[in-house]
Amino acid sequence: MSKTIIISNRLPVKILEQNGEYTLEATEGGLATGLGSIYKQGNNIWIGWPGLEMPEDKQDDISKKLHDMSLFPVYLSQEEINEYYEGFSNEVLWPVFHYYASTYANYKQSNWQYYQQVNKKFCEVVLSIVEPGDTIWVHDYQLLLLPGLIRNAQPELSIGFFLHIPFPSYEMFRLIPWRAELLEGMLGADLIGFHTFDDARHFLSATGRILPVRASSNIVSINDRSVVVESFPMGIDHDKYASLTKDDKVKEQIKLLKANFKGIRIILSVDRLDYSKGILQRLQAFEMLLKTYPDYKEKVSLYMIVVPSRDTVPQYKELRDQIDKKVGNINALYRTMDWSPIHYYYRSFPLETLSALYHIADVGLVTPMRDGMNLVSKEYVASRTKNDGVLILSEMAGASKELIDAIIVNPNNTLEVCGAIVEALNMDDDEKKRRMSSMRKVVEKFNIGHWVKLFMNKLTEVKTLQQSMRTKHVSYKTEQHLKGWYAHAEKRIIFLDYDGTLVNFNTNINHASPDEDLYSLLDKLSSDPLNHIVLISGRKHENLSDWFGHMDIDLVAEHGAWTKAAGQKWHRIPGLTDQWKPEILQVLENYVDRTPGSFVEEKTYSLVWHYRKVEESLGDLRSNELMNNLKYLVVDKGLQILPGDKVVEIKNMEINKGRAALTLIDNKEYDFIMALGDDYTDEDIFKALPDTAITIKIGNNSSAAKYYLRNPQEVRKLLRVLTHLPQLT
Ligand SMILES: O=P(O)(O)OC[C@H]1O[C@H](O[C@H]2O[C@H](CO)[C@@H](O)[C@H](O)[C@H]2O)[C@H](O)[C@@H](O)[C@@H]1O
Ligand SMILES: O=c1ccn([C@@H]2O[C@H](COP(=O)(O)OP(=O)(O)O)[C@@H](O)[C@H]2O)c(=O)[nH]1
Ligand SMILES: [Mg+2]
Repeated sequence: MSKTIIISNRLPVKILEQNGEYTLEATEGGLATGLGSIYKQGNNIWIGWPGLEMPEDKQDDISKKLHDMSLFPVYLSQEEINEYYEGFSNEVLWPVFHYYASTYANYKQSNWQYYQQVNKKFCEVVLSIVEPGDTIWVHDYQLLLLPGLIRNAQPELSIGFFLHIPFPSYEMFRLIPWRAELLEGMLGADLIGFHTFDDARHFLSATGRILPVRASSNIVSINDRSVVVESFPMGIDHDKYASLTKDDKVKEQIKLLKANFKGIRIILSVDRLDYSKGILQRLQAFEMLLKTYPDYKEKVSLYMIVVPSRDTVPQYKELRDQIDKKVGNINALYRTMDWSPIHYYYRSFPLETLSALYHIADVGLVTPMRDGMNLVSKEYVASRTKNDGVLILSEMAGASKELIDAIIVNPNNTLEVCGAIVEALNMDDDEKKRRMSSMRKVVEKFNIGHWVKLFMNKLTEVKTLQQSMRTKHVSYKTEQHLKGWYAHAEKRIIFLDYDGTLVNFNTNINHASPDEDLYSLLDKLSSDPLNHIVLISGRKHENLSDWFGHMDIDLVAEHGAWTKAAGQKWHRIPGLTDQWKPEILQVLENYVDRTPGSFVEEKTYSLVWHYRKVEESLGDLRSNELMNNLKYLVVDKGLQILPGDKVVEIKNMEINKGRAALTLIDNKEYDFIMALGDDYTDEDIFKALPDTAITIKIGNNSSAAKYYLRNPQEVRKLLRVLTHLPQLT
């Protein structure tokens, strides 16, 4: 039976050592708590680090215990922990991805060496366990290279990747010296998931700028494989948190807490120790509350849990000291005989205690400076089974995109956070109920099970799409079949698109001229009296004349506005007008003035705005803007707007490559009809031709064509096979 292999830096359990004795305990942190609650439900295994340097002689024993729980450890040496985990993961990737590059990032070459080494180590463990048909699910920033490594070793595997932390804007990500390698590693996956749409958008933008890959909407094509990029906001085990409030142990703790805090309202804050969590800034807002609104003294307490984390990384150690100091100062200044402003705990708590705290706290105060998701905010909501309590949530947490009924704050705005606390403490019950019940519905529906299902279903869908693309790729068998068909046919017509089909794209359209090899291939094709060869392009007729006018082939220019039979003159479609051109040209010139690198190409019956040389996202932005702009202008002019590969073309509605192709067939009895094209406009040919036609799409965008070829080189190879020309070496 095939299985799913989850791989993350940490296992959901960690090893603790006390006096030479080793015990296992649940891991804190969103990834482990979130996924940990459901991995046991299916045929899953989990590979990861058990969180401690283990002496070799103890490893077998612990491994056995872990195997019984379907967990497979990757043991790390002390140097690996220092350099891969603390160094590269937490002193390069974590600060850069959380927008703290200038304050905390330390780009050490040796950290990078270890990061690569440990990712390879994880890969070896995966390869020793994986079987054909298994699904791989790699998690988080510590293992960005792993999807690529697994892909190289086992190209057929289904691999998903999920990033639990934010993916930063290109301007941040580009700072990392090893940025290209990191992206290539991630692109080893078939599906790449992020918590929010913004993370996905940033990833796509960085990929398009850093790597020479093609991306169309949310699909990146790399080595002829389509990788899908999407957002999947992670949920929690809602039912567990909701039902825990009825658990006897939890009830007992609730009673105890209520007795201890009689008459005092509780603001709850729960985080791992991390500068990204905004703990110091939160303390500042709480201090402002006590200073500005002295009436709250002895009426409100901040219950603050900080779970120890990465405390061997210098910045974390420092943060801990700063928190200690700040809490000490506030308490020293405001404490009274029977009231403490802050109840601060630097340790982790059992689930039952957390649940009780979530259930009784009047306010959940979650104000990270940046957070991939933040599951604590969702756990607080799920625990409010009476629809009371108020959540204050930072707009910098991924969760803020879903929990829109929280009081949303900018954590850098101390005054705003302080104001939000006041608003929360004074909110009337109806308002609390309205907000909390609506958030509870969201947390209940988009729970952890839902998240896993969505991700896994999408991964299956991507794999199926890739496979169907592959089965449509012209295989050796298809090639031989076509060769036989071609050989026995008595009357053939072959439609060939030019750019992207016979030659590769060039940033300068005039440089994409035909080469000697192409000329000899076309000569060979057209010298066969049984062949009718048609070069059907969007280019200007003057351009095609210059390049192919002397040849024994038919030419179709400007998507069908002009046609020229071999050896004859050009004809244009009758009844077309170009009266509309000056007005549209003016609009396009305006875009050229505003967009460096773009230019207008003028054809007889169409105008084209080219943006291949424009900076990627500016080009996309302007092309959308232009199309919106033109939409209203073209309605009464009988024009159509065609978005193509880095071009926007405006042309007469009547012009269409499909129509032009049909006119050339003109009821002649061809027994071999073939058409090859790469672009949107070639789809018209594929759709217009009779069912018996052999239609071939170049590239991997979805198409009406029956077959696929990857690039112009493969097109030429096929044409050589058909015409018995020797292959180029
Ligand atoms: O393993 P550690 O170094 O001790 O750190 C704990 C985990 O912290 C991070 O959690 C993230 O995942 C959560 C769930 O998706 C998300 O809500 C949160 O915003 C993230 O910060 C980290 O991503 C994990 O890899 C760590 O294990
Ligand atoms: O004493 C504690 C305090 C918190 N948590 C858990 O740690 C996770 C923190 O996840 P979150 O997504 O909020 O942030 P992360 O730590 O992953 O950055 C939550 O599931 C908490 O329930 C825990 O296990 N023990
Ligand atoms: Mg083309």
